[in-house]
Amino acid sequence: MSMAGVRVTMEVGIDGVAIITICNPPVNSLAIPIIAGLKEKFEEAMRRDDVKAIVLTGNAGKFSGGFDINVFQNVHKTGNISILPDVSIDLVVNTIEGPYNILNAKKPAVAAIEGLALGGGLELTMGCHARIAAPKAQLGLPELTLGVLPGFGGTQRLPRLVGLSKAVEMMLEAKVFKELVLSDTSRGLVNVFFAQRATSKVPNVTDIGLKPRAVKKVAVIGGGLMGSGITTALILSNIYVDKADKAISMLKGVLDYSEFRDVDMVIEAVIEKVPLKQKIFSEIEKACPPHCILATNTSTIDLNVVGEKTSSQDRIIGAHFFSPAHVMPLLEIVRTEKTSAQTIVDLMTVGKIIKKVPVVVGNCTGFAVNRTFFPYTQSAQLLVNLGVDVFRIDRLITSFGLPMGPFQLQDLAGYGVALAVGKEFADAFPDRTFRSPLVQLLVNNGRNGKNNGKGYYLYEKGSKPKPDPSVLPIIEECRRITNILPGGKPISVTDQEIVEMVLFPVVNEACRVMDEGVVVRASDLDIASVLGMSFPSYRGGIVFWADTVGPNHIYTSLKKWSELYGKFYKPSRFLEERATKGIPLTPVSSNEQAQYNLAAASKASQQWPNVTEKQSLFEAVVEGTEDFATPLLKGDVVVTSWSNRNFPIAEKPLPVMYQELGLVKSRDELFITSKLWGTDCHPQLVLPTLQKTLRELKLEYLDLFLIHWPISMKPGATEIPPKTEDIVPMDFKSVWEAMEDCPRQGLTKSIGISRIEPILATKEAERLL
Ligand SMILES: C[C@H](O)CC(=O)SCCNC(=O)CCNC(=O)[C@H](O)C(C)(C)COP(=O)(O)OP(=O)(O)OC[C@H]1O[C@@H](n2cnc3c(N)ncnc32)[C@H](O)[C@@H]1OP(=O)(O)O
Repeated sequence: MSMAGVRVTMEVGIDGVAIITICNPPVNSLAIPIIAGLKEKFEEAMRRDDVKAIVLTGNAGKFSGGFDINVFQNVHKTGNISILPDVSIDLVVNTIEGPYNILNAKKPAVAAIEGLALGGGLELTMGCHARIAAPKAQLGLPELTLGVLPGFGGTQRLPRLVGLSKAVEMMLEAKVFKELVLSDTSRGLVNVFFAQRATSKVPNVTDIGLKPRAVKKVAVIGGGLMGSGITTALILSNIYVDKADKAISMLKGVLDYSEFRDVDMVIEAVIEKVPLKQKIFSEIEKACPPHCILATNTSTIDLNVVGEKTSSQDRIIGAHFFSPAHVMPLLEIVRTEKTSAQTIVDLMTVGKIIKKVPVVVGNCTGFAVNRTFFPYTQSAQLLVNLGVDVFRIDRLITSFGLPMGPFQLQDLAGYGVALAVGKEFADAFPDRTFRSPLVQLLVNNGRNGKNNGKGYYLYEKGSKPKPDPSVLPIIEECRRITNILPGGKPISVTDQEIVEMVLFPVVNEACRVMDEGVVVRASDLDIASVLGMSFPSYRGGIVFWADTVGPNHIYTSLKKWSELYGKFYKPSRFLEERATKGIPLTPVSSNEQAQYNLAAASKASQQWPNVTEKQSLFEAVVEGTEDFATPLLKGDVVVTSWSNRNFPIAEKPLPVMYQELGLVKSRDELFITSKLWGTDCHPQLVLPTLQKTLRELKLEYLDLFLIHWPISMKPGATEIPPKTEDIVPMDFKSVWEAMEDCPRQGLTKSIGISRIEPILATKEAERLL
């Protein structure tokens, strides 16, 4: 994050009007330097005789998106609330209420509002004498969705405009504001805010300069519930959709594909049958243009299997919508190792157009969301077989904050789904599947959930679902079959234990999903759990919540239950590792990781008087070196730089900067790597490039010097992936010999090649290697 461009400017016209402008892209949020800048400019305007009136506005068509939410996040991480309230009181008291108080001043202040004026932004406008808004301006106090009340006096400003005055109340409110910011609710909601935005950033996909291609026409195959829901979502966003009735005939295998000639994307949403899907994909591969994206809405089947009969694996992708598809906001985008970055970018873009939150995940049974949540129903079933009442479980999960408990959810989704999906997971993860015959018994007894009005609950038109006591004998029968009641008696568990026994196995599976790299980052599971499973957003998402509860408590509980009730509860390796080392589950990476460390370091070192100052120094370090990751398990700080970036020569040696940040004690704790960019990947440039890097970073040696990609490029080429015309034949042998020379000269401890895989996909690489 750069501090460049963050400023408040003031221009005074010959007419005596001072125009004060907030500049802080992208939304002109009220960051701390902005608040300081506003104060300074207002004071100057009040003082200066040539200023007769003030216009307050925001740069680039937006007034302000409100207080800088990053500050909330920093408060949550550091626990240092002093960053916050003084600022808000300060702004209101000194700028608006103080000696240079706008409202008391003789100089009129007018807010000129265009675009956004949200939260603290709107409150600022309320501090002015008058407000003028352009059409379509968006005004609001959305901070409640972050778990805080307006903190800049907004709740009094209005009453005050009608005659109430209010230092005391303001202090009171500032206190409430402070308390709220520190509340778990605010922590959770702020996490969800950032988690949602982070999903747009997929390494090696969204950061390699690809432009989304226009997707104008989409064909949906499959006229069932999902197909129609997806069609509705597309039509609502004005995307041309090929008619769904085709899809119905498709099921009969008589589809005329002639209209597929100009579609940009096909979304298949037929029943979950492998041969049918394979047939459809091999046919549409022939019928559609070569750029067409071939997407499937499967919720369980391996994408490699779906695309097995085609030779277009790079265009095959999962578009997993959640039912009902035109309502649920999550779009799980599933990629295989072969799906091209362009295909992913295009589907993400379509997802955004149809107002979904796309989360990109890897290919495995159940993908990220269903996989993470399959133990949810499983554990509920296990508990019932251990003697716990179904309705008690549902009640407790509902009071935890989910809209309904696992049994009501099963009623709603239909037992067919429960049986089919259950089998899928049982096959994939036999070690942690509990096979309960309950759903089958319900079906045998003529129950089919909400579909026929009879499940665990009774469904009558116009009234809420009612627990059905006549289901109890069926449950008894089920318990007789499984026969797992310890000592023949129902287990005795507290309410809290029940919630934990249902949700901790979910956390455990989330750990495996993270460990296997199915998700890019932990917060993707947070947003997916909130938007796909309706996990309460004020709890921040499943992983965030788990970190609040504490990995160690989760681990020891699961361990205890696995000894008592079997391996279904067995803690995963990842959980065990984190819990025993006392590390949170959220493996915050690169910059986030660095901020996390900074927070931890600032907590540890009380000498730091001013976190924000350290923060900016820290940001400079991060920016200068581009990437920063701390593998928590090793405790090393890894710094990576690229040879093609022109870094300003560091003021101080890099290790010294890190030492000053309190992140390391000595050079040994740093693991510094640098990558040889393609333009430097020529035998005669290797050594000078390394020397230049060492000079810039003021280092004596690197720990690892890497060829970034085994590819040579023409001078000046920066595009990723490289353009064909920028690639020149590489003399790999000589480059490697030059690399080998570097450790001999003591300039690096070791050498290597960092990124082979994206290049392997290109024809040029095949030729060159
Ligand atoms: C003291 C006061 O009483 C308390 C407050 O003012 S609390 C803050 C109140 N303001 C809000 O809640 C607004 C939150 N923001 C939003 O609703 C939306 O971001 C928006 C309507 C402003 C813009 O939406 P949209 O155009 O879709 O862009 P969106 O992707 O959400 O945001 C763009 C970038 O701005 C950032 N951003 C948006 N609002 C921000 C804010 N208030 N502070 C810091 N960053 C913000 C986002 O994190 C995102 O960053 P990224 O590109 O690095 O991921």
